Amino acid sequence: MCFPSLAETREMSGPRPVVLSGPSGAGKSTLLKRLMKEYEGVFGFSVSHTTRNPRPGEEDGKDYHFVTREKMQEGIDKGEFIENAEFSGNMYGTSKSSIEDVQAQNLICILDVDIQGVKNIKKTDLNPIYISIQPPSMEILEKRLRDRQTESEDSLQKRLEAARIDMELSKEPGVFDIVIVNDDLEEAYEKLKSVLIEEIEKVQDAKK
Ligand SMILES: Nc1ncnc2c1ncn2[C@@H]1O[C@H](COP(=O)(O)OP(=O)(O)OP(=O)(O)O)[C@@H](O)[C@H]1O
Ligand SMILES: Nc1nc2c(ncn2[C@@H]2O[C@H](COP(=O)(O)O)[C@@H](O)[C@H]2O)c(=O)[nH]1
Repeated sequence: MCFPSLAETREMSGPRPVVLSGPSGAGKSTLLKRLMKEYEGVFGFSVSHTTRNPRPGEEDGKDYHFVTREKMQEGIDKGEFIENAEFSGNMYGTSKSSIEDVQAQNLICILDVDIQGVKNIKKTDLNPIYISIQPPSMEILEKRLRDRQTESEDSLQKRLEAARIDMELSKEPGVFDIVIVNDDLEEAYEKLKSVLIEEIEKVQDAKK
């Protein structure tokens, strides 16, 4: 009997997923939206579930699956999530089907999760590339979050508290494959692209 090599097995299982993490307001969505626009048909976003309310312009099923706590807990109890966490007073989680939907299309699956999500995904066999997007400083982060005008004062303070923990943990060796400081947006975007270009080209080549 002939078994595939490890390299062949990886090839068969499609491109490596990407986990994007970092404090709320660091610029993950901004970078991600740009990446998905430039490389249309290469990336697929893993749509998380959350119990928070939608922001103006956010679409159910596209940005998040907006659900009640009861519905979310039901899914967790049934084993439908690969990870879930409480963040800033709300529940968030990645369902197995949100990843499978993207991987079935042979796209690079992108997950946008907090640091608890990173730790929990490390316990699975997903084997993603782990990228942390960090703000240049707490002061700049606070300004970005305030300027975004999406948070109440209470939510903002909770997010800043979580950011302090996130910024410390991101310095620990081995947690992330790369930490990108999003100061100048252009520079951060170019760095992000350079980290992902190998996987991007694999998907583009497979389409030829
Ligand atoms: N390099 C940058 N310079 C200045 N402003 C930026 C930069 N990157 C992002 N921003 C702005 O900062 C705010 C926060 O960015 P964004 O919403 O992308 O953060 P996020 O990490 O996705 O946050 P969350 O985790 O809460 O979704 C946005 O208003 C965005 O326009
Ligand atoms: N552990 C998880 N964290 C998630 C998930 N989806 C998003 N997030 C993180 O939550 C915060 C806040 O997001 P916001 O959209 O309310 O600003 C941010 O750090 C996201 O990365 C998830 O499925 N699991």
